[in-house]
Amino acid sequence: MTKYNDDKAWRQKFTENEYWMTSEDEPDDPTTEEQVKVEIGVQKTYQKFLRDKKELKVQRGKHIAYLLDGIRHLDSYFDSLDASRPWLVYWIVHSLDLLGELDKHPDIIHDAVVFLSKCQNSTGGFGGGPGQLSHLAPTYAAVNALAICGTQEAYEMIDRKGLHSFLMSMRDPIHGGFVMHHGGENDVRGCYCALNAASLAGVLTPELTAGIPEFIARCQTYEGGMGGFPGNEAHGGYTFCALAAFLLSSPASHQLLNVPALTDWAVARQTPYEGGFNGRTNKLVDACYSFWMGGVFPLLHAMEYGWRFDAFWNQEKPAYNKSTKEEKGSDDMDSLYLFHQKNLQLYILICSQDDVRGGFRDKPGKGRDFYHTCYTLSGLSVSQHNPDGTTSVVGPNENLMEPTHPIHNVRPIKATRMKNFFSEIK
Ligand SMILES: CC(C)=CCC/C(C)=C/CC/C(C)=C/COP(=O)(O)OP(=O)(O)O
Ligand SMILES: [Zn+2]
Repeated sequence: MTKYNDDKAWRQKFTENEYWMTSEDEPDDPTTEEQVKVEIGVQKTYQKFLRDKKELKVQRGKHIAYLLDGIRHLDSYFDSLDASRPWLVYWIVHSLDLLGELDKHPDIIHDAVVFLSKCQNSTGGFGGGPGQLSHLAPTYAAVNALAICGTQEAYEMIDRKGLHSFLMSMRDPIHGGFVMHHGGENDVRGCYCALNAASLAGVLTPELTAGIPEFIARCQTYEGGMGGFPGNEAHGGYTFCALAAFLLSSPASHQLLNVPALTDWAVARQTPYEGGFNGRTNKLVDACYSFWMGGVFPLLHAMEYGWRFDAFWNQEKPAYNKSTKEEKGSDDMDSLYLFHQKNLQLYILICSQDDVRGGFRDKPGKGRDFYHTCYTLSGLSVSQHNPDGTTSVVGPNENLMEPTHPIHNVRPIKATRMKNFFSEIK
C-alpha cells in the first residue's frame, strides 16, 4: 500500500476516491473484512472533511466543556466503571491539564483530592472507589491524578509508608514482577503501575525494582514488541508499560532488550492508510494507541540517546519553537521521532476528534469517551513535542498541547513538583 507522506498526495488521495477496494469486493477472511470496513470509514471521514473545507483545529472549547461536565456528573450507564473511579478522575484532569485548563479550577482540584482520599485504604494503596480493595491500577491512576492536581493538600494526602508496603506486598516472588491485587493476575501493567506510583511518591526503593528489568526482558517476543507476561503476544499497551517500567527500574541495562527488533515492531504499528496506530499485528487502528504506541518512541529515543527530557520539559511553559510552521497544507514538517508525526495528527484531528460534541473516539463510527479523550490528547502531545525541544504542529499553533512526561504521562512540571516536594521532606 502506498504511504502518503506528503500533504498534496494525501489530499489528492482522499479527494479523488482512489480507494483500492470497495465494500462490494469480498475479502476472504474476517480480519481483512474488518480492516476494509475501517479503511472505508476512514476514507469517507477524510473525504467529508475535505469536502466541507473544515479547519484542522483542536476544538478546545468543546473538549473542555465535555470534560468539565464529566468531572461533576456522569450518567447512570457509567455504573460499569464503578471500580475505575480514580481512572475517570485521572483521564479527565489530565485531559484538562494537557489543554492548559485544569489550574484555572481550584474547586475541581480540591474536590478531586477529597474524593481520591476516600479511595485510599488504611493498609496502603487505592481502591477503585471508596471501600474497595487496593489494586495497582487505581493506585496508579490516583497517584497520577494527585500529581496533576499538584497542591500541598494533594501531596500530603498520600500515605507513603502504607503505599510502599502495599506495593511490596504486590511483588510476585515466584514469577517476578507484580500482581495487580492480592490473588490477582501478574502482567507488566503491574510493574509500571507500581514503579510509577513509587517514583512520583518518592518511595522507589531497590527492593521494589530488584529483578524487574530481567522479568520485563523475558516479555519481549519473537516479533520484537513486548507481551504482558513471558510467552504472551506483543501488544502496544503492554509494550508501553514494559518500556516505561524498564526505564524506571534500570535506566542503564538496555542490553537486556533487543532494541532494534523492538523499534522495527513499533514502527510497523503505524497504519499506512489511516495514519494512526494499531496495538498488534493485523489489528485495527485505534486512537488510544496514539499514546500507548506513540509514547513508546520517546522511550526508545531515551534508550538510544540518553535521558534528556527533564532538562527542557520542566519549563513552566512548553518550548514553542519559533520555526514551527502552521501546517495548513505544506509538506515540510519533519518527523523527528521514527513515526510519521503529521499523519498521526491528521488521524487524531479528523478521524478521532468529535468536533461537534467534544471528546475523542477510537475510530470513525465509535462514540467519544473519557479514556480515548485522555490517551488521544496524550498521543497528540507526544507527536507535537520533538525530542530536541522543538514542536511540530499540524494546524494552527493554538493546536499545541502542553507536553507530557513520556514515563508518567502527567505534565513534566507536575511530575517534578511532586518528586521535589517529597525529596525535601524526606
Ligand atoms: C497503566 C495501564 C494499566 C495501562 C494499560 C495499558 C494497556 C494494556 C492498554 C491496552 C488497552 C486496549 C486498547 C486493550 C484492547 O485490547 P484488544 O485486544 O481488545 O484490542 P486490539 O484489538 O487493539 O489488540
Ligand atoms: Zn482504544
